[in-house]
Amino acid sequence: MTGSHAQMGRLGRSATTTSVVTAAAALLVAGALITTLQFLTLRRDFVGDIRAQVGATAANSAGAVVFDDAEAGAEALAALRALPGLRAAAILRNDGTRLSGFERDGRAAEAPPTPRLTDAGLVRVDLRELAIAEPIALDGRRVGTLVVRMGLDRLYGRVGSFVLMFLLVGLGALALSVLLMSRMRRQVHSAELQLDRMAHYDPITGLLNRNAFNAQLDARLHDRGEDCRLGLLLLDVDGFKTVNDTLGHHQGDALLGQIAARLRAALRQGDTVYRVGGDEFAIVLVPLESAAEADAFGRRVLAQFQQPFPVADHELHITVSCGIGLAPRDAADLHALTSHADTALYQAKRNGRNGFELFRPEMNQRNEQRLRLRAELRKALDHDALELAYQPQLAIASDRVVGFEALARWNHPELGPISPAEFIPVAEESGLILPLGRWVIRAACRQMAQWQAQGLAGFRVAVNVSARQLRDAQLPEFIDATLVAHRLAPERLELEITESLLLDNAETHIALLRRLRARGIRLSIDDFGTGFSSMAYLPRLPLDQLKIDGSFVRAIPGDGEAITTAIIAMAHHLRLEVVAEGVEDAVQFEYLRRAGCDVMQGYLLSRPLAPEQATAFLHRHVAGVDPLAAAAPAAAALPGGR
Ligand SMILES: Nc1nc2c(ncn2[C@@H]2O[C@@H]3COP(=O)(O)O[C@H]4[C@@H](O)[C@H](n5cnc6c(=O)[nH]c(N)nc65)O[C@@H]4COP(=O)(O)O[C@H]3[C@H]2O)c(=O)[nH]1
Repeated sequence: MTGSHAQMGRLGRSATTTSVVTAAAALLVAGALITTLQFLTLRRDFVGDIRAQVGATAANSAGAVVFDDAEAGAEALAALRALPGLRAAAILRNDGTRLSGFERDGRAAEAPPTPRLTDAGLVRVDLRELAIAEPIALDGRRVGTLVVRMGLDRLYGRVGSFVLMFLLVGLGALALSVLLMSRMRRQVHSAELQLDRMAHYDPITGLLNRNAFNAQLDARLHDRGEDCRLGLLLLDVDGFKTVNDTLGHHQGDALLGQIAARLRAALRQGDTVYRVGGDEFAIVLVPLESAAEADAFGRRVLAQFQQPFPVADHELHITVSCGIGLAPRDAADLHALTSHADTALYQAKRNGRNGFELFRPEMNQRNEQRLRLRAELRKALDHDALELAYQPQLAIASDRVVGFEALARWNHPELGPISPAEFIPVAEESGLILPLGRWVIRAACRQMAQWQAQGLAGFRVAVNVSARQLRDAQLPEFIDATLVAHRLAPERLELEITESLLLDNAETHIALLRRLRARGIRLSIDDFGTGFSSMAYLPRLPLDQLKIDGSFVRAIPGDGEAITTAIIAMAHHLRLEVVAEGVEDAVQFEYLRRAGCDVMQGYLLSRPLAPEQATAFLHRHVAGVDPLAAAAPAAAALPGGR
């Protein structure tokens, strides 16, 4: 429960107590008023009743008084004996002497002031007693007085039982209202708790959420100021989207739950873990004295991911990327610290994921460079300032050029040539890869159409397609329209897809690749051997070609030999054409030829060429010049390539 919530609870309880006390006081005042009213009413009725009876007895006593017959007087009085509470009764002559009477409490009844004949009856009521002096008259002449004293016990008895009943009902109502109020309070309290939970906790992992993260970290940094020594670790789950897409959200949630548990297990006393986004977590390390401590913690987090995660009959090998920022070393406020940890996280991802990075100030510079590059690339695309270079590919057995790989080139007017290895990742993370990718396809098709018009036909052009483009469901239609516009057969176009990118989101990609292949477009898997676990996926991919990564070719002679031989054998087994890229020398070429490699590409044959150089290369080839013998490591090739 949060502090504000505890305060709300206390306020709620004191409000309940105040309400109960107020209700009790109101009940008490109302009780006193009603009781007084009831007492007065009862007394009025009581006096009325008694007077009626006393009046009747007085009328019956007139004869006795006139004849001065004490016995007859006593008989008349006998009617009053049955009155409950009667203490004394007497018939008095006009001179005040007593004709007859009786008393029960030892006191005579002659207490009241002597009534006059005109009086309708004199009544005196004090707290304890009611006294009535009723004139006895005959023929309009007063002959005596009937005096009666009554105790008020019965009246008090009635008032008492009324008070008792009122108290019982009042207290019962009060108890009931206390009960209802506390039940309501409990319901309100649990609703408040639930709201509090929803506002501060993530329902999937049970961890505190981003709201709580922002509020708690901000408060801690703010309260402690420069003395606050803590670390902030931001963590992204690598390839989480793939799990969600392939196994479904339900399993994705289950995985997040397991990840949360492992992160909790890595915490030290004082640390807190939060889920701050879909597959993003944050850990606040308190206290944290040194970068070495942060480093040790980063390792500890990675170690939690060494064992696979059992999810829906699968054993998932999950990795994470982390960025760490330290306060006050890197920043002392929430915004700057989070931004620095995020920059470090970005760096960890760029370093190939499955790792962590501590923030360094120069990372920010790189960040700024990246942002500038992004803006410049946008401008370059708007102004059609990119170009394509074409690197020929040779069929080893026939010595024929079978195609080109089109490679993007960017020669910035101020920054000079910028390598695709630098700007393609920027395009990918900014989404610019979509317009850039379409531009590449259009430019390559336009170039092929020009060659076709010059009678240079019978070969294909391969373009690189990034994973992000494969999420564009309109890609097949776009390619169709471009091929039709340039009157090109679909087999003339080849799409190169990087193996590791493909594995990131296999199922979705496979569906799109099938749609492309069904149209006759050739598909090639690029940089083969550098991905994670391609073998299982390979037979399921609708492929025509496999490109052995240049790093294996470079390792010939040496370790590269066994690997390339194995890849070639496996590719042929799957009926795939094999291209070796990055072939730089004759030894490599000779080895690949003997190993049965189908196609080669590399500086040995040619560097990537500007369009007009590529055209000249083709003309020479058509004229029968041996491409390998004629290969001039193109000095005039477009800048920007490796
Ligand atoms: N050392 C050496 N290098 C050789 C040799 N032969 C070719 N190369 C270089 O190897 C890279 C091959 O392209 P990649 O593997 O598809 O790798 C490409 C590709 O992944 C990406 N890229 C380039 N153009 C595009 C594009 O239009 N779209 C996308 N999505 N990616 C592109 O950038 C990467 C780098 O491209 P480049 O710098 O042009 O670098 C090219 C090429 O210039 C050789 O014999 N030795």
